[in-house]
Amino acid sequence: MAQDVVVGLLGLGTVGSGVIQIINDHQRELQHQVGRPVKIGKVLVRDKTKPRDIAINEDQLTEDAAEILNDPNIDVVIEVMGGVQEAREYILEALGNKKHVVTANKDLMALYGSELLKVAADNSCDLFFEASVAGGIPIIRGLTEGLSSDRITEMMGIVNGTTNYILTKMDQEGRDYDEVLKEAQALGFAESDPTSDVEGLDAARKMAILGTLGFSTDIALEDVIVRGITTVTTEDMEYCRQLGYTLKLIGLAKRKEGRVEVTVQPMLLPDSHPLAAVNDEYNAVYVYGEAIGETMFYGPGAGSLPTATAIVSDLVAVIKNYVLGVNGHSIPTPLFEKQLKSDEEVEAKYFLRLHVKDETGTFKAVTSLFAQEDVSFEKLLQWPLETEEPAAEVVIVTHKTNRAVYERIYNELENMDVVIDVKSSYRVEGGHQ
Ligand SMILES: NC(=O)C1=CN([C@@H]2O[C@H](COP(=O)(O)OP(=O)(O)OC[C@H]3O[C@@H](n4cnc5c(N)ncnc54)[C@H](OP(=O)(O)O)[C@@H]3O)[C@@H](O)[C@H]2O)C=CC1
Ligand SMILES: N[C@@H](CC=O)C(=O)O
Ligand code: NA
Repeated sequence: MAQDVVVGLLGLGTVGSGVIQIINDHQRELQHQVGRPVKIGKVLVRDKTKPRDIAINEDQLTEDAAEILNDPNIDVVIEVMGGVQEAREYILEALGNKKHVVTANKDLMALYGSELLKVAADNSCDLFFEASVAGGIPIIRGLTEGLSSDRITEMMGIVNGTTNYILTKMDQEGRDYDEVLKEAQALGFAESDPTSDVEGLDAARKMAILGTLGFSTDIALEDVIVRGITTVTTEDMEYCRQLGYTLKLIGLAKRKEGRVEVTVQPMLLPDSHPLAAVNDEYNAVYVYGEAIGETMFYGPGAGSLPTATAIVSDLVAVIKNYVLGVNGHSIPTPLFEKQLKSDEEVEAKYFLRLHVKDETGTFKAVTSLFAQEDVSFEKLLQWPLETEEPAAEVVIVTHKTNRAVYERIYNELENMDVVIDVKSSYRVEGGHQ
């Protein structure tokens, strides 16, 4: 690294433009911290002729990644182009050329994080990725530095801004799912293909990263049980409200006696839970540590400047490490062998909404099924439905049971003669163990 630190930027979209803006606007503070000027060298884009909002010299733009990856003057490569295979190749090449790397790419880190971190360490380079989870919120640094002395047992995150925005507007304004999704896209929170937001995959990638770091065990994307928000209705939300719950898309990672579960699904939280008050596009990660107890990290999980803040802070960390001569130790390799919980070990309460025949024996048949499995009800609501055939809506919140038992009950209910339809089912969370 010469006196001036030169950065190569792969991508100049929402996040890349924010990175340039922060490096320019905060130059004085950055220099004060790292003792040297920080400059943008070349910037990779797909199309050099595209009009840009950010002021940049035309000769800094390139459509050829090699001009950055092989430029000996570039010290740090910031990858904010997205995608997986090309981004992986470029990062591997940058590390191979002894360039430190900062990335915002959760898709890539969830799939190839351990490989890339190993290559970084082998090349004595840093690889930081704070922006990949919950944008500007310093959750990765919070886990790997701030809480590094503790043993984390639970992380619950609202880690996708798009779905939190949609659920908030459906809940508070009774608005339609499709209409609000379009609005979230127009506001720039959603991924270019919002399927990964609404189907829970974006949150699953982030939870795989958090699970790996928080529990020091290698959580793969396929270890995360995922369900998105596409089937959530405003009726479900109305019942939740009546029962004192808020419905949120939650990424949950729990560890007990060395065994872990990681899942992303719409869940009911008691209104008093700190995550229940996290609205619109905001993100938050609730972390429970054996020693510290409850903590919560809250803030903007997406957007140009918030995300760029995390990236430039990573850049500062790279330069400080360089000054101290300690690059190449970004994140320790996982300590524990992975042990996933079995269905019998995953315990939770459940919310169920059923349409049942309004006739003698229905209630007995339904309650007998639960009794047979030794599952009792914590809350129960019943209303007549205005249908041709006499029918009723039944809403049940169970006491704790395990996932294997609950799935058996759910499957039985679907096949029962007295049950017209299982309208919805959600896990209920909120206590830290
Ligand atoms: N947007 C957000 O709020 C957040 C984004 N992220 C992550 O940050 C990354 C960037 O996101 P974002 O800025 O929104 O994305 P954009 O789509 O806004 O920008 C992507 C940029 O990369 C360039 N690019 C893409 N593919 C290529 C390629 N194959 N070759 C050359 N240039 C390429 C594009 O060039 P051109 O301009 O010519 O099209 C564009 O400048 C993603 O990994 C995303 O998941 C993480 C947290 C929040
Ligand atoms: N699409 C994502 C953007 C940030 O990761 C979100 O909605 O949170
Ligand atoms: Na972050």
